[in-house]
Amino acid sequence: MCFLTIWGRRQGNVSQRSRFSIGGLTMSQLLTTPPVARPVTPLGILVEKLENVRKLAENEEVSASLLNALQEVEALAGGLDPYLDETTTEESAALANLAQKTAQEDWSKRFSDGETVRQLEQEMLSGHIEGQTLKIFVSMMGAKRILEVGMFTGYSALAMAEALPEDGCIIACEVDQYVADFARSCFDESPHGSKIDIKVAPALETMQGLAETQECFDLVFIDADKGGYIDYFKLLLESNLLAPGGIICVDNTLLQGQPYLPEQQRTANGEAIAQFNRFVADDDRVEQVLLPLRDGLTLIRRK
Ligand SMILES: C[S@@+](CC[C@H](N)C(=O)[O-])C[C@H]1O[C@@H](n2cnc3c(N)ncnc32)[C@H](O)[C@@H]1O
Repeated sequence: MCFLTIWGRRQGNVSQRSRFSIGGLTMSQLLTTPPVARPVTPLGILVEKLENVRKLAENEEVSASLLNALQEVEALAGGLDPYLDETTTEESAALANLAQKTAQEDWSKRFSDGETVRQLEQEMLSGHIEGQTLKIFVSMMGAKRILEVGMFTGYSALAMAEALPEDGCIIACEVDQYVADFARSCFDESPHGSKIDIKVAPALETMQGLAETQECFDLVFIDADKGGYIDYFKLLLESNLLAPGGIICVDNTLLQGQPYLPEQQRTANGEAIAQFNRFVADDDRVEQVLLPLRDGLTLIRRK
């Protein structure tokens, strides 16, 4: 948790030594500290809302018992993500470095300068808990061939590559040349990076090409444009891209809670995910489970 102190003021002399410290970091450290990602998961958003409600209650001077109850609820929800981080196997130095570089990049400037094809943001990166989950799936399945649909700066691709055997391979689909180059430079710093083959093109085109050449994959991770999810899913099932016994993992299937909140509150992405979830649930060819991990991770297997 961040806290802010002004050292000079704490020492009773602002002009003598006015020095900012946030979370124990000095000003020069702060200038190199990446901006904190905004909450983009149902839990993260819930925690932010609970914090706002508690502050509101403090200002309204509600009863001590109500304030106490709100603080307990906030602690229960707010402590979960940090606890998962603390108790999950630490990420590799290469993954930590990739995440830090992603957070430090000025994505708005890259887009306004025309270097990326769309507005990208650090919040797109899956991160520690999801990366470690995918890594364990790869190990459990003994997967050797993986298809990733939507790579961004490569966190999930590199996490999965770390669990692949030496002769394993990931084909990572990404439409943006800038992030593809960014990811490649991070992959080159890892002994596992050479297992990742980046295809820069719209994912559906890449997948159609792979299907035509009879490629197939043990694990597919879908994490690209939400409006394309149904097409990716249909192509995987209607071609031989998914190996017998293969698993499809689909990210953001809770999309910040939008699929189960009132329809009027949905964005286009929220609507696309609601439709995708319905489409999969109605498809008798598969069985699936939606795990409430981060922004929702659905696991699908052909029956
Ligand atoms: C949520 S990010 C992927 C995050 C990544 N899997 C990770 O774990 O860090 C989505 C990425 O999909 C890419 N993308 C969007 N539409 C695409 C398409 N039609 N084909 C290929 N990539 C696409 C975007 O450029 C973006 O980099």
